[in-house]
Amino acid sequence: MVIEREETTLPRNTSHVLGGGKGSRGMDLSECADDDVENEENSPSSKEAGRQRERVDSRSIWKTSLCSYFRRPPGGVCRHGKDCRFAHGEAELRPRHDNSWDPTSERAKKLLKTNNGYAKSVVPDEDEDEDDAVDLIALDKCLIGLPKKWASENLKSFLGSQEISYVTAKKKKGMTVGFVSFEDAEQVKNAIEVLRENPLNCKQVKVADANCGQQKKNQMMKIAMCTSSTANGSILAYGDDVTVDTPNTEGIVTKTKAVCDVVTPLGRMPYKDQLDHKRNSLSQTLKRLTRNARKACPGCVSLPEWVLKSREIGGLPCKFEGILESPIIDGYRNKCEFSVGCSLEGKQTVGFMLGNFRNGVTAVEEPHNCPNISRLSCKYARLFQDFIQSSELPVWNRIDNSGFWRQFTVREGRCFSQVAHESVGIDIAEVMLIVQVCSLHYEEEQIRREFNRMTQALVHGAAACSPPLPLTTVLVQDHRGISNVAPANCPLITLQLPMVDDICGSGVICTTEARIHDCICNLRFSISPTAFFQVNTLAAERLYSLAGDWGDLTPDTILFDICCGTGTIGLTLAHRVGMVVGIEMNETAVSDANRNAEINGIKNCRFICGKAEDVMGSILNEYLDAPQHHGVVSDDKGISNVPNVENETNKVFHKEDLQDDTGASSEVSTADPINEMLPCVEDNLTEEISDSQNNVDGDLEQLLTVSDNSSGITGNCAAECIATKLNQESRDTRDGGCDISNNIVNFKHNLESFILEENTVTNIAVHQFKRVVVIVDPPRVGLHPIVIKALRTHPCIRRLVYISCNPETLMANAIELCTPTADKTEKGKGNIGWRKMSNAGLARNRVKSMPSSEAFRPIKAVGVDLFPHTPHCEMVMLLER
Ligand SMILES: C[S@@+](CC[C@H](N)C(=O)[O-])C[C@H]1O[C@@H](n2cnc3c(N)ncnc32)[C@H](O)[C@@H]1O
Repeated sequence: MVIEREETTLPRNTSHVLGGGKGSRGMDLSECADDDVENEENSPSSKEAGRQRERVDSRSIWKTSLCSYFRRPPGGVCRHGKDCRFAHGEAELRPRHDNSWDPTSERAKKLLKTNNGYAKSVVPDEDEDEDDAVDLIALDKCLIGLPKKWASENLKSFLGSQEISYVTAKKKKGMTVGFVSFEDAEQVKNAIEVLRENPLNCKQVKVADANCGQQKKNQMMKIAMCTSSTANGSILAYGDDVTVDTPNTEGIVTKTKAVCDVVTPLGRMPYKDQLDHKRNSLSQTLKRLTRNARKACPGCVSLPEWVLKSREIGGLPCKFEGILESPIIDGYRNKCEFSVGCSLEGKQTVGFMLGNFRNGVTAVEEPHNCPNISRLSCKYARLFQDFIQSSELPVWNRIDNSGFWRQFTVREGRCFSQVAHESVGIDIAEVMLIVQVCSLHYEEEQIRREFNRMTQALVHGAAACSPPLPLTTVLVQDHRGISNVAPANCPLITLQLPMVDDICGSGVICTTEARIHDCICNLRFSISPTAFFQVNTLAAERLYSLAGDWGDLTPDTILFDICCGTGTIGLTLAHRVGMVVGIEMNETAVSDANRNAEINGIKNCRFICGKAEDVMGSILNEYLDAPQHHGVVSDDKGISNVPNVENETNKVFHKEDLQDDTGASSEVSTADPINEMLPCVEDNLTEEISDSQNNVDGDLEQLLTVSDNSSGITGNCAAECIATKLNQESRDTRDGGCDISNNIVNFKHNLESFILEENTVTNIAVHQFKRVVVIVDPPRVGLHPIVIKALRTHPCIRRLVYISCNPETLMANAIELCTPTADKTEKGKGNIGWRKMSNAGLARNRVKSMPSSEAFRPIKAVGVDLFPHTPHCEMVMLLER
């Protein structure tokens, strides 16, 4: 009997095993199965063999799984022979380092039957980490690697076709994961084996534990560990260390990863070590820029100087200035999006998911030990959790997309007096709560009742805290889609809050406008519920001023702020430049940006709504290529869009229009048009308008009020605009010989739209700007190739500051911006195989079709730590040419 032989032979070989390290015992056991070993033990060849075995033993996965040729009788022939790392038969098989056996082996089956070894019965795929181990006792599994287009029916018929028995099978379209529950361990084992043997469309379908938050207490649980992949993989090691083994009441080992280690995997390192870790990771990413640029550089072009010099600085593409640390390390997040779901114990919970849905993990645990979350946010999460536990409506179930309560977001705001303290968590002035629900299938009346109960619970709970928690607004977002991220146009409803006497001494909580405020660089920012705002305000302040310093900004600079959000970068740097042009695709954020300009009295910024890839070319053309002036047109929401070539506003500033009366030449003005035109306007006003003064006054007054309230234009500026338009209008009227009052309707229309156009910035002659600086701050996916091409091929752009929350995509974009091009462009590979290409590979491919243009040079790079305790880090890189 195999097991008996192991037991008797183990002590005999222990001495030679010890040097072999972790997991080497099994190797000895299998070797001892061979009777000849004992006789040959002292021969030189056997010593050498022993040494070799020891070396082999250090590979902990050696012979711990059966080779597939030997797994199913009758045994086959493996071409790897003795070198095969899998066991050729039961006799060669070793236990794994956790003492479990390959579950497809006879001894594992036997152990399972006698029910002695269930806590150790795990089935890792040979090629996988121990973290992917599957628990045979837990019967809820997820299958990973299914076709996205499959629904539950497809999964069921696939399982049927493979003769895999199961109890239930569920699959959402659009996901690669399906959920299957089995009746017993035998069914699980069979499914694992069959799926391992029969790849689906040449791809292995993996089986993992589905941690759905509903496991029975007496089941062993093992989380398919969510590990962050980093350059050197050290985070995985940290993750491993913190996995806890908790015996439950039945004495069975429960293996879970703490939520704080999922959300903040670096949280257990001293902050200094975290920074070292990030510095190392950023430096590896930077080196890949050099390597890829070298690879992508066309053969007919010499390597750029920065690539050649990189050898002197360890392969870095430029000077790497390390990492700026965050001024605040704990509780820094001003926005927390909590999931709502069931914990591992089946309790309705508000917190964070223990892993990734794609890996079958849907259990949610409370956020209290996550060091990046403020105490205030944790308190609100607990208040909301207490409420949903008593709610008539169910929490969201991610597997079958049912339920009501989905997500709970806490956004914190500060006012000026609190900024100086640098102590987030106690100085929060405003709190916005956003509750995401799915109202489908629920009665309106019931929903209303629950919302009332919810606001009562939140308001009274906040008031009962010591000190009372601020609460500014509560919103509900009704999101009926499958994905966790609600679309931008998903409706938001502001809820009326009940009055509470003792909150903040005011006696009343009112339903204020749904926005939150924060301060950066002495400016106040008003932020809509869904607009982006950096989550670590104090560190963001450092980031923005660094970007400004690297931009080397001067009053004769025009600054393009690409992906500007609520205007933070452009507005905080506006005082250092002549003009800021911001581009942002989120309409609400653009409105916020305009509003923020107004709140802070900043007049030299213009924010344009559109996807950068759609508008970039025309905007560069308008500001950098147009010979004289640029014009602006607006949509009916007051949001500037890319101008038409022939737009109304341009006409206003043509000198010929102004000088008609004096008979002067019709050349186009190149100076500040508003200043130039004012004297003419005044003259014309007195001369032409006096007769209609009374009528016009009333209308103007009304329009001024409208303009002031709706478009945010300042009184003086509005007056200037009106006067200008009036001047033109009156001239037109006079020339046409009509009564001015007949034109007033038309005039009002033009005036209103003009005021909207002039929302923030007056038209400025572009040629005043000698320098062009671009700051980009794209989302994680990086810049669109069209934007990269526009920046790269515009010769006026000499300086580019790239801010990135994902150094990986920065590196890829920098390959395209910094690799020299050949005179003749090659045809790129097109889209063939792009799915399998890395970001860098795609970038190298695109370089081939980049039009011939001067490449940028990386000048310097630095990390700015906006996300302590997590592996994430902002990176800033300066590019010049
Ligand atoms: C990382 S945020 C930066 C925002 C802003 N610079 C800040 O620091 O507050 C990226 C912004 O880019 C916007 N965005 C994403 N894709 C875009 C695109 N294709 N064109 C323009 N803006 C985009 C997002 O809406 C978001 O506001």
